[in-house]
Parts: sequence; structure tokens; C-alpha cells
Amino acid sequence: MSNKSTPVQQRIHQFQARARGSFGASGSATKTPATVAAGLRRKVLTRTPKRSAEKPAADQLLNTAFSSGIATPKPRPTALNACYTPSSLYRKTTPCHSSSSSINIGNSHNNAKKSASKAKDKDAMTESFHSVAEESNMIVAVRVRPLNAAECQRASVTNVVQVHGNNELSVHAGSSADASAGFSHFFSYDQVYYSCDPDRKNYADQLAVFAGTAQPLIDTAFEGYNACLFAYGQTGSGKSYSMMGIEGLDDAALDGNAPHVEAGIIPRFCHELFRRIDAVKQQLQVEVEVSYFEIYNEKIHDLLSVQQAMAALPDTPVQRQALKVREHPIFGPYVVDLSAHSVDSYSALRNWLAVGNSQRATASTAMNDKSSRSHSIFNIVLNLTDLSSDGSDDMSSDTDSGTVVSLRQTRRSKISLVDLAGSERISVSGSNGERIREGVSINKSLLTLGKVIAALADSRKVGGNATPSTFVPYRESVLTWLLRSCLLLSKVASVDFVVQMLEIMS
Ligand SMILES: Nc1ncnc2c1ncn2[C@@H]1O[C@H](COP(=O)(O)OP(=O)(O)OP(=O)(O)O)[C@@H](O)[C@H]1O
Repeated sequence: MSNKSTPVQQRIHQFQARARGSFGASGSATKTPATVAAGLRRKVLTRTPKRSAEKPAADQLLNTAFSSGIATPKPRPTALNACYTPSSLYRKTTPCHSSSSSINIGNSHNNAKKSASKAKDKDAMTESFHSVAEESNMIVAVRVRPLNAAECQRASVTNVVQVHGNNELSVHAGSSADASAGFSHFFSYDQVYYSCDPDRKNYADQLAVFAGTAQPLIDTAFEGYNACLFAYGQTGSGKSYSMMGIEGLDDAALDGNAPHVEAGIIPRFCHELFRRIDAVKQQLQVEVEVSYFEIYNEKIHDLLSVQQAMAALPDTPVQRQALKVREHPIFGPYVVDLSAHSVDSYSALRNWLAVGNSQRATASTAMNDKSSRSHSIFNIVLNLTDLSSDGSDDMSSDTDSGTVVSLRQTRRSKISLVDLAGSERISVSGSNGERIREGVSINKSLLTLGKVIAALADSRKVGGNATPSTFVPYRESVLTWLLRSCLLLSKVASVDFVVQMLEIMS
């Protein structure tokens, strides 16, 4: 057997050499399973914008959205296009060519009476939803990316998205669209990030997106709350760019400098996390543990499995073992035998992230040169022990057994940063063979995610409580089963934060 090592093995060697410096000879610790942290729980998932029932006639997509669970969204009163989906409650539609307020987009033969009563119902529903939404711990943000070079060259591509202020955008439906032709659809979110023209005042760079969506999650993680941030959107809409940024440019940050301007949410989050840990190390002892896995064709692969990467022969793809999901009676679903690694510095964490990213399944499609073909879930678990109390109170001895018990309180919080694979139209993404199989699996799990979110939102429409008959299809995909603790707990007043991308596509 040759002694040559694969790039992944080289990275692991580099990392282990580096880690030995910081941890001593043992390097990183591997623990299994990475169970779901209980932590303290928070309020309610009440509002879940999802893809609108009426699609804008955009022949390009430009949008990427995030949400996290902190804001108290203020839904705008919606107009007359009654459509009982969660997103419709946050949408108004205005005709470009008419000031009439009684137009129902879904029905071109308007009946004034019907419209008026629909509007009344809608107002009542909006009001009741409003009161529930105010309790929400979820925020939803959208990021609008610039057209890329290939899109600019296509004559059929025009910019149909306009951003208005910090939380509203409109999409103009083209003349060839369905009944909504000529209309502009307005959408309100907690945040809208305009990332197209750096010369514009409201231009949002990577730092602005991080500061508005992920940074607040660090505060709450230190309070012991769990948090989840996920990026959702059509293939090529900029999810990986927003979550990870351009890799390899961020090495300066390893020496304590600020992250590179192109660094995405995940590296910025980790960098800020360790900055905070340094700032509170007199009062808190913080242990950080990371795990990273992907869901590819409904199979789970550990992206940080050292044994698998090291066992691989040089120049051959790593044979990855699929891991199973089991359900713990208290902590819920978890991945069996998923490795978790202790890290004590940003550079150690970045190395693990680089190992994981190098093992992620990507491929070139007509829509994206480096398209993620899997959902990736990066988990950070914080164990926070309060050191501020006077040392004499910290220990209690059991005289019978002679043991000494620590009375120091430890809080545990888990942050999940999720980069979902993009939904795609097989005909547009030019997929074939293996890519089709991946695309089908991606679309299916994203569809289930939409169904789960819609079911949770629907169950809250009446009276704020789920009815016993509400069926939430978590188990229809591995993704929703594993994210259940984030999504389900939100339903029972306990989710912490969720971030979501919203897709606007033709
Ligand atoms: N805000 C942005 N500014 C500049 N370029 C961007 C921006 N967002 C995305 N891009 C570029 O668009 C391309 C596609 O982005 P990315 O790979 O992040 O899409 P994706 O949504 O993750 O796609 P997929 O679901 O197929 O993995 C990349 O070349 C990326 O650099």
C-alpha cells in the first residue's frame, strides 16, 4: 500500500499537529452519540412564510432568506388575494396599473360582495395571526443576490425584484404570467438584505447579513438556549455563499484578525463565539464541541469522521458509511455514532470545518458550478459552567460515601447551522443520471420541510394550540426528523431560533 495520503488525510494530519499544540498529546476528543441538547426552551413558532401560492413571473431567482428566532414580527395587513397559506398572511398585492382595492388576483371575475366579505375574513384572520405572531421567536429574512455573469448574458433575464426599505420587497410579474400578469407582489419579512449593488446605501455585505441573523444567536446560546439557523432557497441562489462564504480567504482570521470580508455566517459565528468565550473566561468555563454531517440521498454521512478519512486509500473517494437515526425518549432523534470533537480555539474549529467541507457532496449543474448535493448540518454544543460564585460553595461532600460533588451549575446549549441543498427544476438544472436522483431526493425532503412548517403554522391558526388531529409529517424525511427538536419545540413554546431562506422562482 502506498504511503501517499489524500488531501483530506493531509488536512487531518495538519490539524492534528496543530491541535496537539493546543490540547496536548491527546488532540481532539471523539464522543458518541451527539445527543440533542435539552437546554432551556423558548417561545413559539407562529409564522412560517413559505413559497407563495402565486408565483412571480421571474425567470431568474434572486433571493435567499434567513430567519432566526428573535424578532417580534409585525405582519402587514394583507390585501385581497385571499389564500390561506402562512406566507399569504404577510403579503399584499397591488396592481401596477390600477388603484382598485377590490381586485382578487386568484379570480379575474370579481364580485364586489364576495371580495368585501373575503377582505373582512382576511382582516379578522390577519388580526388573530398578528397577535400570535407577536409571540414569535422566529425571524425570516431574505437576501437578494446580484445576477451572475451567465444570467447577465441571457436576454430573457431581467431584474424583477425591488427592495423597499429594510423589510419589504416586490416582485413584478411579467406580462406573460398567469392571472397576476402586470401586478407587483409585495412581501414583508423581518429583514430584507439587498446585496446587488455595493454603491447603494442599503447594500448588505456578508457582515451585515451575519450581524442581523446569526449574531443575536450567540447571546442566547450563552444564556443556555438552543438555536437553529437554516438557509433555504433555489439552487444557485447563494445559500452556501451566505453560510460559508468563499473558503480559503479567511486564513488571516486564524491569527486573531477580523474575518475576511467574504467570510460567511458560519466562520463569522465561530470567530465571534471564541471572541466572546475569551471575554468571559474569568466568569465562565466554556467547553465547545462540534459535529458536522450531511444528508445525501436520505443517508447520513459524518463529515468529521477521522477513521473513515484516514482509512481511505490515496486517490480514491472516501467510502462513507451511512449512519442511522434513533430516537431518544427524552432528547428526541439523534444520529448514532456521529463523532463530536472538542475544540478550544477558533483555528481548531476552522480546521474541522475545512475537513467537513472537503468531504461534502458537491457537483456541477447547469444552474451552479459547485452545487451542494446534500443538506449539511453543523452543530456546536456549548457547556457553560459558572465560575463566578465563591469557591467555598462549589463543593459538597457526601460523608457516607466520601465523595465530593460539584455544585457548580452547567448550562448546555446547542446551535445548529444548516445549509440546505437547493430546490431545483430538473429541466432547468440540466440534470441527468445521478444528478436527477439527487435532485429528486433534495426536492422531496424540502417539500416535506415545507409540509412540516405549514402543518405547524396551521395548527396554530386557531386558538394558538395544536389540535390533536394535526398531523405533522416529521418522519417523511431524515431532514425533518432530525430538525424536529427545533421545529416541534417551537410549536410547544420551546424552539429557540430558526433561520430560513425563502425562494422566489419562476
Ligand atoms: N450575495 C452574493 N454576492 C456575490 N455572489 C454571490 C452572492 N450570492 C451567491 N453568489 C455567487 O453565486 C453562485 C452560487 O451561489 P451558491 O453556490 O452559494 O448557491 P447555492 O444556493 O448554495 O446553490 P446550491 O443549492 O446549488 O448549492 C456562487 O458563485 C456565489 O459566489
